[in-house]
Amino acid sequence: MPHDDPRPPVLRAEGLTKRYGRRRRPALDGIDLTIPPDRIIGLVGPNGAGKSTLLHMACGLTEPTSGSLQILGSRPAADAAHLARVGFMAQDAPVYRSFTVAEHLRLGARLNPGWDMAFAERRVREAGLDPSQKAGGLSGGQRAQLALTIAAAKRPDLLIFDEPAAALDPLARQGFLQSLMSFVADLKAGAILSSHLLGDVQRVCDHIIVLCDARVQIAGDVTDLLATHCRLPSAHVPAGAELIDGSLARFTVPPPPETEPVTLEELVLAYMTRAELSPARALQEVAR
Ligand SMILES: Nc1ncnc2c1ncn2[C@@H]1O[C@H](COP(=O)(O)OP(=O)(O)OP(=O)(O)O)[C@@H](O)[C@H]1O
Repeated sequence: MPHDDPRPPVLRAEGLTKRYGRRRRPALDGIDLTIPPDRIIGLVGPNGAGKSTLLHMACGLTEPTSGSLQILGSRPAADAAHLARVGFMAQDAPVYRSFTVAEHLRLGARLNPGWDMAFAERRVREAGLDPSQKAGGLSGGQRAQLALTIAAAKRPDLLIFDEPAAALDPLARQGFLQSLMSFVADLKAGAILSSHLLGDVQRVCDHIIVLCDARVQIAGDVTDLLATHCRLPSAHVPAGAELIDGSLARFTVPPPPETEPVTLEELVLAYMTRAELSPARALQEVAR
C-alpha cells in the first residue's frame, strides 16, 4: 500500500480470536492481519481452518472472543451506513425459493438505501435470468448469479464471498467468476473470497491469505509471494532462505539464479503441509 494512500485497510485484525465454546480449540487464534485496499483477496485453507468464521466476523454476523477487527476502518456492521458498504454472499448462494427473480430485486431495493435497480436489472438480463422465474427453479449457476447480483446491487465498497462457486460445474464457475471480476471493476470495490479451488483463486485474486489451524500461515500480494518463494536445487538452505516444505523456500533476500520458480498452488500447498505437520499441531491433536 502506498504510504500516502489515505484510505484505511480493507481489513485489519489484531490478536483476533474466536472460541465457540470454552473447552473447544479456537476457530481463530490471535490473528494479526492487514489487507490494503483495491485487492481481490483469496482466503484459502483446509476444512475447519476458520475461513467462514473470519468472513462472518467481517460481516458482523459473529463477534470476536478477544482481539479486534476493523473492516474499511470501522467495527464490522458498526451502523447502517457501514452495513451498506459491505455485500456478503454466503455459502451455497442462499435465495428465497418461492420468490421470483424480480421479487428478489424489489426486496433488495426495499432493504438497501443505496440499491441500484438499473444495475441489478441489467445484470439479470446479462446473466440470462428470467425475471418471472421463481428462485427455487433456478439452476445452481443461475442461483449464484442472482445472489451475486443482489450482493453487488447495493453498490458496496467490499464484496465478501464464502466459497461462492464450490457447487458449480466448470462452465457455470467460469461465468460466475467473470461476473465477479466485472462487478468488482464496475463498482471499484474490493473483494474477499474463500475457496478450496486454488485454480479459481489463481485466476481472480491478486492477494492471498493462507489460513490453517486457526492461524494465518502467509499473506501477501501474489506477485510478491511468487517473487520471494522458490524451489531450492539441493538440500542446502542458503542464507536469507527459510525452508517451508520439501525444497520450497521463502527468501528475505533476492533468490539466487539457480533456484526454480514455483506456482501459487505449490506455494499454498507447502504452507498447508507445513501447518499440518507442525509440532504444535501434533500436540493439539494429542490433547484433543
Ligand atoms: N457455530 C459454530 N459453533 C461451534 N463451532 C463452530 C461453529 N462454526 C464453526 N465452528 C468450528 O470452528 C472451526 C472453524 O470453522 P469454519 O467453518 O470457520 O472453518 P472453514 O475454514 O470455513 O471450514 P470449511 O472449509 O470446511 O467451510 C471448526 O472447528 C468448526 O467446527
